[in-house]
Amino acid sequence: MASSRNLSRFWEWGRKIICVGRNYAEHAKELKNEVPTEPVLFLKAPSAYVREGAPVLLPYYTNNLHHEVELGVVIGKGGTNIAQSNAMDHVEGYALCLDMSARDVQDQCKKKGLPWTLAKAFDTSCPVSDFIPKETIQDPHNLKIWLKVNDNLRQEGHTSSMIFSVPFLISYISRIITLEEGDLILTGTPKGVAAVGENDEMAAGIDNIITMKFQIKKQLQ
Ligand SMILES: O=C([O-])CC(=O)C(=O)O
Ligand SMILES: [Mg+2]
Repeated sequence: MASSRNLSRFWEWGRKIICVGRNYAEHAKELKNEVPTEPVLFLKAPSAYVREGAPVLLPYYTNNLHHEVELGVVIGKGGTNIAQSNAMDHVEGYALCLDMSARDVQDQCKKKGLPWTLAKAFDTSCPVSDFIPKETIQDPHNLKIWLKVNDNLRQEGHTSSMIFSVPFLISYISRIITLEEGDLILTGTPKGVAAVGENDEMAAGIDNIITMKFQIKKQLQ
């Protein structure tokens, strides 16, 4: 399915990061947003990727950086107008991802009707785990995802609670934005998002499949 380039290091491809927002009703409600009837989409820049061993940076312009743990879907075969019925053929694998969000900045953007770029797309706003081959996960809608900060459980959700399924999202997105090999789709966060500060340690995992850890550091100016 994949080309000669190795998708197991998908973050090195520099491809699109397409994020789905409000895909868990309980999270939409905790931020006082309506539960959507159509997916909410936004993008992160490919420079947002960060891998274990490097810190997640606290942007200088926020006082409320939130964690959002999410299941990521790595696209293996690109396409436009992909039918839901064969959408899973376009999946190469998965990754555990964080959608780091400057919540105070996002709140301001919402009030002013401005895009979320500063809140969501900054450098290190997309920590990712190792690549998880497709065969490892029988059903992407049957996974528990969790996140702890300094060993305290903050988020624990089940992907069965997604409003829009992975095949639906692939099909929906591909009618708007051509999907390419190496693209990553972030499928939204369950409830429990909250703030992190300098030197906090975030640990996250999917069932007994994968775990990862990241430390928060101040951005140097
Ligand atoms: O900022 C938000 O609440 C939207 C979002 O990314 C999510 O639901 O995962
Ligand atoms: Mg999110």
